[in-house]
Amino acid sequence: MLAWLTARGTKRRRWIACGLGVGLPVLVLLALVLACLINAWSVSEPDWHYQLRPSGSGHLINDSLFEERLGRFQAALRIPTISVDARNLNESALEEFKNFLQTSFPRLHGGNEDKITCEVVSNYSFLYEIKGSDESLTPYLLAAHLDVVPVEEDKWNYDPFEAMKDGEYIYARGAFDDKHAVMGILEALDYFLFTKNESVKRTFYVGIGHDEEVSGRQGAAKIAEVLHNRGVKTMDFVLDEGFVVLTNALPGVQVPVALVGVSEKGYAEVSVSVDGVSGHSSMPPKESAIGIISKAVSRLEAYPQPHFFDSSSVEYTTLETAAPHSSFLYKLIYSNLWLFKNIVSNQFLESASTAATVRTTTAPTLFNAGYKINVVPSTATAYINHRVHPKQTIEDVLEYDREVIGDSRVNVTLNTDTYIRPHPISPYGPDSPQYKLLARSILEVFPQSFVAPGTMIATTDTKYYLNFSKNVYRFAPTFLDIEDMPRLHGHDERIRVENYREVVDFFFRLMVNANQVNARPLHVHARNEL
Ligand SMILES: CCCCCCCC/C=C\CCCCCCCC(=O)N[C@@H](Cc1ccc(O)cc1)C(=O)O
Ligand SMILES: [Zn+2]
Ligand SMILES: [Zn+2]
Repeated sequence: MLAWLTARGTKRRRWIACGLGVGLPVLVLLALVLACLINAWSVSEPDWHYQLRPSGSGHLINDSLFEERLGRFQAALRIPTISVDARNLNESALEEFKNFLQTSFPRLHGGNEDKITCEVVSNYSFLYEIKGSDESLTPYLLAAHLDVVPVEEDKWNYDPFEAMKDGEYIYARGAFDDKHAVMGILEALDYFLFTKNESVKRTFYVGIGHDEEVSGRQGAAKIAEVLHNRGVKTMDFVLDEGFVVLTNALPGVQVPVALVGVSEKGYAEVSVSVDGVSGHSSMPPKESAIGIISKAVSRLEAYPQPHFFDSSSVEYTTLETAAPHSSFLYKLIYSNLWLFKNIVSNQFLESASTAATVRTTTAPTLFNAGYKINVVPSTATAYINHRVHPKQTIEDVLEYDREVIGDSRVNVTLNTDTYIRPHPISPYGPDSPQYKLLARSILEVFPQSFVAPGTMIATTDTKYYLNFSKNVYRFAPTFLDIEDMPRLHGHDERIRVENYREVVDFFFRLMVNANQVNARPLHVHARNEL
């Protein structure tokens, strides 16, 4: 009897133990699933974002003015201001563009010195100063560039300098990068100062460089110098080209995201070279210089630089911000990144554009070796263009390259004339009036979108303006579907005609809003007002 009871007791304990062993993890799992589902169900746009949304919308620019503006934009696109390299700019086109701006916007270029002055910098760049009445307000800077990259004309379906309008789009080199901003800013400025006759409280500057596509050293760099020499030390914020309003860029997000570049990746040109033995091609060495460098490059591609995605990354916030605008599956993922961050990070690595936001990229872009078919060359050099993630230093990147190549015969050398360190991260939270001003202006023109921060993956002229402000943003008010990415610096570059109207509206609204900051509080409304 006793034995039976003991056996029963043991059995029960075993059952309990087994129940606990299986049941507890199941319970924990259920609680986890429930917590994730609750997070997904309850995710909503944060109040401060919501408050920035306008209560009404509507274009300010009337149609007859818009047709004129469109005509001027097309005229700007027809001038081939191509930069090939720093010593090879199209100077006659730059001269023509200068005259074009001066005759298209006469009120901005003389006779109204009480409101606006314009200085031509390095022959072809422009610096406008719009003087405000309240010297206690810190000025801001809007930047853009008027040069464009070269074209492979035979690959285009349209003449890249005809600015053909097919009803929906205008096709031209520079339509997207970056003449829409040059013309959009100046149209908005002319309208703001002379049509609307706004009284300017806050001084602001417009800097238009002419060589951004080949370094910006004569344009933006000199504009920065002129500003510095005039005694301008601080800007409230700086806005230049960069990210845009993107569609289909984030997995699971159907709504356009207006991505604001709050930081910028660094830039490094690295040569990977070997100095070996030359010889007759009939008796080749086991390993030629070309073979050694090919292997090095192939290893650099096979073992990419580390990737970074955690709660301290800007991209983490990008996705948290996207959560309320995502499909349910992605709401679940983006509102529970603490659990799903590795899955997300791996998904980001699958596509070139999102991978570029989470790691230092490695692009072999030039390869020099050999000079005759029957001579084994003693040297070979490959050039690698790195875009450096803000979580790494340039030194980290070089060390990683050397380790991956793992061959002491290969020299890995940084071009010390051209490198740029990753930019600091500008504020992008609810406590940043400058970010909110930008977000508000974006939402006024693109109410169907949401605004999120991102790390700019290419370099911009902002590198020359970093000392003026801790609030440096990289954003252009253009729409880009991720499928259209190859048109950028590629063939058949285009902009939607209606988008150009939004471009002008955006810069106008930004000027109006920036004039009001600190002069009167931004209009905020409760959720139920909408
Ligand atoms: C989660 C986010 C997904 C991100 C998807 C990415 C979308 C990208 C969208 C828009 C990008 C628009 C970029 C326009 C600006 C390009 C600026 C540029 O090309 N800069 C040159 C400057 C340069 C550098 C070195 C030179 O020798 C010459 C010029 C660049 O190559 O960086
Ligand atoms: Zn550009
Ligand atoms: Zn460009």
